[in-house]
Amino acid sequence: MQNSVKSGEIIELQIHGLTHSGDGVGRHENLAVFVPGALPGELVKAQLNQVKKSFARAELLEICEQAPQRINPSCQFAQYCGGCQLQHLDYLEQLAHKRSVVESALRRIGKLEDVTVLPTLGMEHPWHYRNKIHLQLGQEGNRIKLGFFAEGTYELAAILGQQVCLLVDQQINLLVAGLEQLINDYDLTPYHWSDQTGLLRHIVIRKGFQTGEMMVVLVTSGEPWPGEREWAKDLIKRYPQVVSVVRNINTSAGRHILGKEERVLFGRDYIKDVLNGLQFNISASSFYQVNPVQTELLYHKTLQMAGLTGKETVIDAYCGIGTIANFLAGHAKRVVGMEIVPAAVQDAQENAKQNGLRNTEFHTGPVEKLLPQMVARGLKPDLVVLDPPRKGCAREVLQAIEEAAVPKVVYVSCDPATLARDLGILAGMGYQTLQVQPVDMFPWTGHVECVAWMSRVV
Ligand SMILES: C[S@@+](CC[C@H](N)C(=O)[O-])C[C@H]1O[C@@H](n2cnc3c(N)ncnc32)[C@H](O)[C@@H]1O
Repeated sequence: MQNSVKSGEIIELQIHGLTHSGDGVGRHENLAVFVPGALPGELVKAQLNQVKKSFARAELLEICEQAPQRINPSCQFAQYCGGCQLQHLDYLEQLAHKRSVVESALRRIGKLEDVTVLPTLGMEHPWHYRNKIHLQLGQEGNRIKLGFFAEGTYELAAILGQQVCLLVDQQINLLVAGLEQLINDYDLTPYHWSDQTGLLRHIVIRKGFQTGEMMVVLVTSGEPWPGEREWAKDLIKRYPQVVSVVRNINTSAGRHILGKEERVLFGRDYIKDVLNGLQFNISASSFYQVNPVQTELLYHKTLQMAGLTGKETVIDAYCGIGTIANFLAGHAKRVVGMEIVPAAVQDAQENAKQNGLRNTEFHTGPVEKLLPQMVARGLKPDLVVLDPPRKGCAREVLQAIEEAAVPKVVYVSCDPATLARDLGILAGMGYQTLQVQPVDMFPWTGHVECVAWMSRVV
């Protein structure tokens, strides 16, 4: 059906739903209309800014009738910076919303009707939980500023320094202000995305929550920087909690953050942290969960669902620096980790050593190659733990699980849609999903982490 709705039109809309990314949804004529910032139960005035065949997007102009679950965002940048999609929604309502996002993905995408999805595990203090910040650079007059770009642009929507990010650890926030000063003191040039000139592309700061150790990664273009080591030395002199300054060189024109070349400018090439009583080294290019409080909870749930007796052979697929492998190794006979980033595998090996574990081994490569190879050579795991990136597991990984008739699978996921897809595929291979536990790793954002437990029934 042709619709008469035009971009630019102002409409009144009853909001009846909330998408996984936090946009309110209403119906206008034959279109689903997505309105960022609107909540279910609200009557709003909105201006259509994109009209497609079956849906439209609109900008919220006015809330005519307000939902009782609406709260005032605590952050002045909430509307612009794109980092928090749910700061206008009461925290307990967010937890309920995330549970329903998971339930709906399981039903719609996985075609799984009767799976128990437990209430989302929330945080007691859901602020300043992040151990990592990824900063972009902009200019105000002659002064370089650090902050976050508005989504899809190269313009700073949130400027940090005077203001702090409410999701990030407070010491990281303090360091951001100090870094801005040091960058200006040394007249470093920001990278200009339009003509690809200039030096500094991004800055990543990481902190070990238990140790307080900090790492600063300067992602730069390939431009020469003769004073790089003096700059790093000065940074560590001003901020002794920074134990590692790394320069990563990214010469690509694309938006991805890290390049391939990396060198330590000062200190170590890793920081240390402690999770669930175990010690971990974390290198600049290794993955590490961003919310340590909720990560401990997530790993406890993983262990609980794993139900280990000490006799099992366990695969930790997509193992990163071996956090799950190290945690499960004390409860299993043997744990085999697989990971594609070589630095993370080195961290994982070192981490097992420093935790006194002798029953772990780690392999570098894509799980979709390594797991089928090991199964073809006769490996018979009792449990496979999957913790893939957002895109989920390659088909070959799930086929290898079926091939080896693995009795139990625990799936950790940061994307309910790909989790639902993969659980649906595993259901077709004879795996019943027994329980899904959402964990609120990313309060005030639309994201949710889950851990699910499957058992082979055929
Ligand atoms: C969500 S992280 C999980 C890491 C770890 N389990 C943890 O909790 O910290 C996913 C990991 O998979 C790795 N990875 C991505 N694609 C991969 C692939 N095809 N094969 C192996 N590892 C991969 C990433 O480098 C990252 O370390």
